[in-house]
Amino acid sequence: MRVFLQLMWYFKQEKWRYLGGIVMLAFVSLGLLVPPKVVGLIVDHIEEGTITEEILWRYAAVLIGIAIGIYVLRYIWRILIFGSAVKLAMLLRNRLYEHFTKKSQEFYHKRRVGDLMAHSTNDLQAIQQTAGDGVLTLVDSLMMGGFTLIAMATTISWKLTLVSLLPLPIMAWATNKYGTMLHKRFHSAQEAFSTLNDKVQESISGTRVIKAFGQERDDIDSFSNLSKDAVKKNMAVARVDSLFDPTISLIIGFSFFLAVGYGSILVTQNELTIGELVSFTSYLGLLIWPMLAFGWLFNIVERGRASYDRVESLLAVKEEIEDSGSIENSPKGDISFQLEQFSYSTGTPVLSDIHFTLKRGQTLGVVGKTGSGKTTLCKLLLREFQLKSDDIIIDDHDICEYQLHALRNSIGYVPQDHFLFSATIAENIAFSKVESPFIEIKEAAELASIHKDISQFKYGYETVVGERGVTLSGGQKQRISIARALIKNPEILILDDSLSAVDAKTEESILQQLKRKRQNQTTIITAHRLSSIAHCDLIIVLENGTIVQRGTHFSLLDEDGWYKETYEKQALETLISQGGVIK
Ligand SMILES: Nc1ncnc2c1ncn2[C@@H]1O[C@H](COP(=O)(O)OP(=O)(O)OP(=O)(O)O)[C@@H](O)[C@H]1O
Repeated sequence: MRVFLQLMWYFKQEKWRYLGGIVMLAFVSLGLLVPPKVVGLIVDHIEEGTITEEILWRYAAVLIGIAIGIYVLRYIWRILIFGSAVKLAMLLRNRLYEHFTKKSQEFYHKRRVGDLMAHSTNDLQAIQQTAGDGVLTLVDSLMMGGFTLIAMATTISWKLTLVSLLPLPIMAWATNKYGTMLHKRFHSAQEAFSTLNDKVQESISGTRVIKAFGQERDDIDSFSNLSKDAVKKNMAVARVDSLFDPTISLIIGFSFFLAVGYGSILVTQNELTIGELVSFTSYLGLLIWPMLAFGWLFNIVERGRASYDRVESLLAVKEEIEDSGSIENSPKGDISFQLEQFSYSTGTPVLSDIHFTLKRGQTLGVVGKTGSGKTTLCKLLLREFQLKSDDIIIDDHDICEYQLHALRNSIGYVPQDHFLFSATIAENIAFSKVESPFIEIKEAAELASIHKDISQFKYGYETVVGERGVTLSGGQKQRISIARALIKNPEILILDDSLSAVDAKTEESILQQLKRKRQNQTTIITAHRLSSIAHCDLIIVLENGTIVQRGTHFSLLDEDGWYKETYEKQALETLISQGGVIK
């Protein structure tokens, strides 16, 4: 029952709705006590030969009145209690979603998407059930059960009541035991559902790779294994679940046996009328629901507790990035990197001894072997990871002094693994400036050299991009991502290997336009192809996370090292691809 305490904050928040619902439930429970009593009275009238048409109509009117009253009250409590439960699920869903949007990349590297989705669906459903059906079964089983017992003991016979309840402790023991078993099993069933969810999500996202490698059979087999595992764990839940009803029915049957047996003795001893015995057994019938509800209650709350614990532990994950900066104004582009060392959570240093300054309006080129730390350097500027103070200074202020929103507002980032939303091309480009007029969208597309391609599509800028942009070529997606960053006209533009999928001519055209347009703004370009960064004011060459060479294109060509070697190699490759002959 701990989950009710855990949810107390919400019950307090919605106290009037819950109290209203509980009061209605109480009236329904009281109303339900009337028919058995009326039936008993009618039986006694029949037995005594005093029944008249008028008496019959009077009782019928009472029963009809009670039925209508119960109908209305049931309708209202359902809206009050179940409505509040739906609201709780919505509240937690929004809270989770907000939590997800604030989480850093590190969080998403550690968590599986399917698991997060399971939290937002299955777990919330179980919590909603606790706040709805759980409250109903708790209140109803206590009130309905309590009122019925009081009616049995006070209006009929306390002795018969006590005897009939003898089997109840067995029920309490059994439901408690089943509840504990259920909690563990349900936890593991939810985990299995998360894993299954994750598998579906990953397989659908990676369907092209699966097909390209002919791995459909293996994929189906691995899904089927996970599915079997989920079924196995849910069956384990169902096995305990299925014990509740038969156990309770058995105990109720035993109670009936005792009631009828001992009740008959009392009738023969004239301590009870036949009508009272009929009323008593009807009351016992009314106890079936509270007892079953009590069993279900364990079931519901154990599921709710397991799910609430899972959601709570997720919500308790602290922000890795402190957003405690006070500067609200977005910075301009004077950047000074004074980074001694940076490592991911794995602990191995990924960047060391990175020192350089960049004046507003300058362009920085970052090159180096794959895995040398280029993307990490860009991500640090976006504060995707926690930094030490004075690691990066922008406009004379430590990067951490800026509010995250203000900092990121200054930056236009085109990541290596570009992502397009399932929306039109225009909406994708105007993502960060939703209200942009068409002329600005077109201008950004022209700057990114994608306008011509878009114009050739049947629906132009209104072409809907499939999920993850599957209907576009890699180069087109890349250029739409560039246009999306450019429409912001950001103070700092970061192109992280963002020209890799365009041909040399398009690359040249984009770079020329950027040079012309961004004379007073800072640009950082990371690349494998040196032609992308040859025009930069400063080029740094990274190797194993440290700067091994720095200078301009021409100064670097004058010294022996990775830059000169790579440049010559790439020049040769270009020559060969253009049909040149090596002698
Ligand atoms: N989230 C992460 N957690 C742990 N290690 C990471 C993470 N991201 C990158 N790394 C490691 O950091 C190092 C630098 O990676 P990074 O992506 O910055 O290199 P890069 O120069 O951009 O590579 P590429 O040219 O292939 O894009 C690599 O060894 C990589 O394995």
